[in-house]
Order: sequence, then structure tokens, then C-alpha cells
Amino acid sequence: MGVASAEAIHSQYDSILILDFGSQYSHLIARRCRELNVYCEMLPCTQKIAELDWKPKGVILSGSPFSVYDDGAPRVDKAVFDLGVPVLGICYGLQEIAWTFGGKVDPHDRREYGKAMIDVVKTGNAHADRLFDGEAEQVQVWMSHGDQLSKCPEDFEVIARTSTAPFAALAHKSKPIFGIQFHAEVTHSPRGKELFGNFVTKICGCKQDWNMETFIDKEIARIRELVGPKARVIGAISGGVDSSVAAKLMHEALGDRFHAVMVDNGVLRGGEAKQVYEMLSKGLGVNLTVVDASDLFLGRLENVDDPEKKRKIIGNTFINVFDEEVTKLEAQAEKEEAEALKAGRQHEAKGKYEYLMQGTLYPDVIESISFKGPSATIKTHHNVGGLLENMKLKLIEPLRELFKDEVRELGKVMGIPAHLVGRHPFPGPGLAVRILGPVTRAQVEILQQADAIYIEEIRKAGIYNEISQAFAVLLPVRAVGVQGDKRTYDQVVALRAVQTTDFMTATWYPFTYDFLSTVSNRITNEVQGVNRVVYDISSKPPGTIEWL
Ligand SMILES: Nc1ncnc2c1ncn2[C@@H]1O[C@H](COP(=O)(O)OP(=O)(O)OP(=O)(O)O)[C@@H](O)[C@H]1O
Ligand SMILES: O=c1[nH]c(=O)c2[nH+]cn([C@@H]3O[C@H](COP(=O)(O)O)[C@@H](O)[C@H]3O)c2[nH]1
Ligand SMILES: NC(=O)CC[C@H](N)C(=O)O
Ligand SMILES: [Mg+2]
Repeated sequence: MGVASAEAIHSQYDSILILDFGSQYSHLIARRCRELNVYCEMLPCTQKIAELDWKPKGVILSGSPFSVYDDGAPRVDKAVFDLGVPVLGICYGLQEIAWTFGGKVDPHDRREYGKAMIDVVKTGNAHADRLFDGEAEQVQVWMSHGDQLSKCPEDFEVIARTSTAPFAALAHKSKPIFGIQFHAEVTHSPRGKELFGNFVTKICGCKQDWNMETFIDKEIARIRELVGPKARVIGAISGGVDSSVAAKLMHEALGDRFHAVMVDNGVLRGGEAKQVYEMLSKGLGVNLTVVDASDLFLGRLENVDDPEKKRKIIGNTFINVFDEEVTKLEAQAEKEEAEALKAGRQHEAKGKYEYLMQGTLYPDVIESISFKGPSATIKTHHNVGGLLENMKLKLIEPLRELFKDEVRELGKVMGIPAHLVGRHPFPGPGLAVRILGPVTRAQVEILQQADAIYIEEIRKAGIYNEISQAFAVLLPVRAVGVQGDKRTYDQVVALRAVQTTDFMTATWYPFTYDFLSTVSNRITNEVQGVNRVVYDISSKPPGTIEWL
């Protein structure tokens, strides 16, 4: 493992460190840096600089729900200012810098939320003026604060103000320390990208070389070094974007020392197991076993109505099936290794399975290390995390530094077709969380048909990529209808389509009436057992994206 950290990404690219004080926008700071092709990592604000095993080219302090004068307000490690690299504080970050350097921060009677115009102040100090280099005299920004600086610390000067905030941005007179009261990281600050550009490239001097082409080579080298010349790796593959891209990367790095396992749990989309097999095995040359465990899953789901019970059953059954498959693969690998050694084919002998690959993404990592601590469980999201406790395999996560759009880009660069890497996410518990009421094979088939029609129409209308996630839901109610002069008493399908950037909040997609009417007609005409279609116009919150 020591070898892997020597090769860690932050030592291969000029990297920015973001210290998270718990702002709802913290991850957007990371997005902004990445968008500029500069690598960054986010750590909780409690990180001790002395314990960091790499040196950032610059540090950004995020906003926070706290006030700097609160008891128990999170404090920045002062060593940040002795690193000798530029520091930028955003909102709370600015207030924390001011507080640290002897300024004053108070609650303010004129709180500022939303759009604001800042006046850029040219100080004549070229060093201080760099942050707003190239900006107009007035810049539109987004504010979200109730506290305000009432006294600028000595050694700092004002580089921007608004009509209510005299200290909208500060710069240290001689050191590269800056602070902005507004949130340059949100899209509502239209010049945000340029401002971050000034900081990370001009002030920190970061090279803009973080891109998926260079990432591939470095990551392949890192995987090879980590796994060594003989060991093998197992991957749990759902056919979703993340695990498919991760599998392709592992395959490039290790060839047939990587073996993927996909579990058909009986609640996949129509024809999905076959499609995934075609794509990964035939298309990308990945070693893949598809385990058909649909009878086992559907058997255990019989008569289960409660959403959390469904999730638990699927999660646990998944672990059983996967475990069993790993045991089989391990036995096979040991046999092969022994045979090769016995026959004197030393060089051909492949080792044992030592690693389990997971498709963990950076948002999952951020979530789990966040300063904010664990949030209330809304629903139990199932992934392979539960496997680790009783497995001796070590974990390998080739995508753990990447955001979803970077994963899609990576997939494209590695030659996975665009329509596959652009696919909407699909949850581990699959259609079981889209069938309200008990899950049966008959219900699964109805939903598979309705969902396929819906997605086909979305693709035909050319709006698939505008929508973040779309799917059909089968409701546990029956309604009376009339079809071909006959009374029907059939089920209802609800359509869901949302737009979102982080899946934490979402808005429903504004389809045209024509589109909705086409889908409704097709589903009621083509899917036996459905006589009504409704469209879900709930955002998240108060709804969640899935219905269960
Ligand atoms: N049916 C399955 N068989 C094997 N592994 C699975 C299955 N379902 C889920 N997994 C594992 O759980 C992980 C988490 O699933 P998740 O849906 O977050 O990612 P994904 O399916 O790879 O990508 P996407 O977000 O596009 O759906 C997957 O990466 C995969 O390792
Ligand atoms: O891998 C997964 N395992 C799960 O158990 C699971 N539950 C929900 N989702 C997906 O997560 C996103 C947010 O969904 P919710 O708003 O319904 O919580 C949406 O993209 C959901 O599809 C899951 N993904
Ligand atoms: N967005 C923020 O960082 C807010 C900081 C502080 N809580 C304030 O209200 O001013
Ligand atoms: Mg998935």
C-alpha cells in the first residue's frame, strides 16, 4: 500500500487543497477547480497541516453555517498561512481569515442573500489587484451571509465592496492571502470561473494539466504498481456507468487478471443483463461472469411491501451471491496457479484474488469524510460497501478521485460508446424500488415494458441528455378504464424525470404535452395491465427521486 501513496494523484498534478467548513456549496469549489483542469482535493477543516503528506499549490477555505464568533466555531489550522502558498477564503473563509488576523466580524442587520453587484477597488498594489485581474469595474456575484466584517485587519486592503458590505473582498498587502465575501463557486456568480482561474492559475501558478487523457496513463500505472505482477482483482459490475468505466480501466491495466461479476437480481431493466454482457465482454473484452440469481432474489422478495425491507433483502442477497461467486473464482484461480507451477510454467502463473474493485466516486468520498458528520438516513442506499466487513479482499477504487462527468469523459476517451457512458444512473435495488407493493415477475415485466417505451420516446425526442434521470414507476392501485368498449380495472404507471447536478436536490423535467400524450398512448396501448399514466411533478425535496 505504501507504494500506492507515493504515486498518489496529488503528487502527480499541481493540486489545490480545499478545506471544508461545512458549506452547502463546498463541492462546487472542487467542481470549479476541476473545470479549469486543475486537480483539487477536499478535506475537512479539522485537517492538521502538519499531518498532510503532500504540499498543495494553494488552499481554499469554504463557507460555513457557523459564525466565526460562535463558541465551537470551526477554526482553521494557522499553519495554513505558513505553508507559503496562496490562500483564498470564501464567505466564512474570508471571515475566518479576518478573525485570525485581528479583524472584526459581527452579525449584521442587513443580511445579504442572492444577487449582488460588487465594485472592484483598484488598490494600485499589483499583488493585491491580481484576484480581479481582467474584471470590469462592477461584477455580478451571489451572496449568502448574515455576518459581516466590521473592521479590516491591519496588513489587509479592500479589493471589492458592495453598497451594504464595505469589505466584500480583501487581500493581504504583501502575502498571497485573499478573501471574498461572495460565493464565486455557484453558477449564479457568472464570472466565477474567471475568478477561480485568476486564483488557481495566475496566483497559485497551477499547471492546467488535469484531464482524462493524462489520468488514464497515470491511473493504469498506479493500478499495476498497487496490484503487482501476479495478483488478481474481482469487480462487482452493475452495468451502470461507474462500474463499467472502472472495469474498462482495470482491464486495460491488468488484462485477464481482472474478472468482473454481474449479478442478475431479477429487477434489472428489460434485456439489461444481456446488453451489459454484449458491451463489456464482447465489446470491451472484459472477463465477465453474469450470475442469474433472479429466482433467489424474487423468491426472497415475495410478499414484501416495505421499501426498507426490500432494500435490505436485496443488499443481503447480493452479498450472499457475490460471496459465493468470489469463492468459486478463488478456487478456480488457485487451481490454475497450482497447475501452471506444477507444469513449470512459472511465468504464466497468475496469483490469487487479492483485491475487490469498487466504482466509488469522489462525491461518495466527500460525503463520508465531510465535516458535517453523518446525516439522517432517508433511505438505505445499497452498494457493495457491505461486502467488505467479512471479506479478506483489499479494496481498489480507481474512480475515487473523479466526479460523474469526469467518469463519463474518461469512458469516452477509453472508447466506450457515448450512449453508454451517458446513461442515467440506475439504483442497485433496481426495479424493486420502482414497483410499489410486492415485487413479482409479472409486475417486473409490466414495468420493464413501460420503462422501455418511455426511455425510447425520450431518446427519440432528443432530450435524453437534458434529463438527469428518467424512469417509470408501477403503482399499487387499480383504476377503472374503458378500452375497446370494454371495462378494464388495471394498474397505473407514473413517469418520473428530473434535472439535477448532484442528486441531492432535483426539479421535475418540463415535457411538452405532446410528448406526454405520445408516451401515455403507447404505454396504455402496448402494455397489458396498464390503463392509466400519470406524470410526477414533485421536486426533491419534498419528494426523493425514486419513489421508494
Ligand atoms: N447487479 C449488480 N451486480 C454486481 N454489482 C452491482 C450490481 N448492482 C450494483 N452493483 C455494485 O454497486 C455499485 C454501486 O452502484 P451504483 O448504481 O452507484 O453505480 P453504477 O451502477 O456503477 O453506476 P450508475 O451510477 O451509472 O448506476 C456498482 O458500482 C457495483 O459495483
Ligand atoms: O446505487 C444506488 N443504490 C440505491 O440503493 C439507491 N437508491 C437510490 N439511488 C439513486 O440515488 C439517487 C438519489 O435517489 P433518491 O432521491 O431516491 O434518494 C438517484 O439517482 C437514485 O436512482 C440509489 N443508487
Ligand atoms: N455562507 C457562509 O459561509 C456564511 C458564513 C456565516 N455563517 C454568515 O452568515 O455570514
Ligand atoms: Mg447503478
